[in-house]
Amino acid sequence: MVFTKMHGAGNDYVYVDCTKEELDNPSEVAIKVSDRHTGIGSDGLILIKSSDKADFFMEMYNADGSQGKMCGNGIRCVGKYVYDNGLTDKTTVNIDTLAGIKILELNIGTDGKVATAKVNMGCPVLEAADIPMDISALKDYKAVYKDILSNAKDTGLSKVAVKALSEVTNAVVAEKIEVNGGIYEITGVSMGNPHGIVYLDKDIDIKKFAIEQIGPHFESHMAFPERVNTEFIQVVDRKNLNMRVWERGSGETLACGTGACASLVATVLNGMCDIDATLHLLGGDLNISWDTESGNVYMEGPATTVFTGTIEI
Ligand SMILES: N[C@@H](CCC[C@H](N)C(=O)O)C(=O)O
Repeated sequence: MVFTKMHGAGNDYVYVDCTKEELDNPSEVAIKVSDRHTGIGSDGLILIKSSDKADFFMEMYNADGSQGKMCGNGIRCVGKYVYDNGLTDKTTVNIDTLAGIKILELNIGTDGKVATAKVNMGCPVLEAADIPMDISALKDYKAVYKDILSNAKDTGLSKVAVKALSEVTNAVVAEKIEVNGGIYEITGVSMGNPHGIVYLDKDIDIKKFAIEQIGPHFESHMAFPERVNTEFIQVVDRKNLNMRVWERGSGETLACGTGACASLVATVLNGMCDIDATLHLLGGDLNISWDTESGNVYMEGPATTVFTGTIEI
């Protein structure tokens, strides 16, 4: 199998061009290539396919072989792959995923290759209790919605945001759950895949946070029958958030694009940051902004090719 290893802010996947040939057993291949001792070493596998509905289709698998519906860091790398390898000459590319079509704006570097990409990640869905709430439904309550966000921006009134959202949707923004004997406030946001956002104290050293001990307990918690990606967020100020992430199916990764978007949304709704902020992850920075008119979340960040090769599968 011919492959290219790429990463977006340190979130690394093995990419395979399947526009001409199918790959059998992608789940098994994902497990094999992801192994950091006996394989290529990655957080999973991403297949680039042709599409009838968009320019390309992205299919992603976690390191344990499970399938994810969306991958924010992965989709930027797919944009880089298709442009750098001449599969398209467009710098605005539509890529279909199991979570719908995403539009990418590719930024070309001085070497003529894609350096960064900005992606319209679509509208978040708030998953509170058992009531999934599509943010776009709030368009019907546009005045309230605008008010919530301007209040959150100007005064950081999280209670106002929570109360107003509760009134229009019966949803709760943050919920208390017990995880491995501790009580955590978790905000559920879906960006096509499920995320639970938890806040850490300002004064801890986030790099020393023992994510490998608590992460698996969130991932397999009974509140999340399909498992969950968990983001641990430290609010630095209204424009800067530190983040560590435990991904379902891959464990700790150096970055998670959908997770960064979900975290920005959760932190705005909890009244603790502006609608545009930089997420600082172990593998680099992602700039996230939430367009309050359309409800769409935008993510901008790097895409890097590491090496290409062949492997027997
Ligand atoms: N790293 C990704 C998300 C990958 C999928 C996730 N683990 C899931 O199963 O939902 C990103 O950058 O968004």
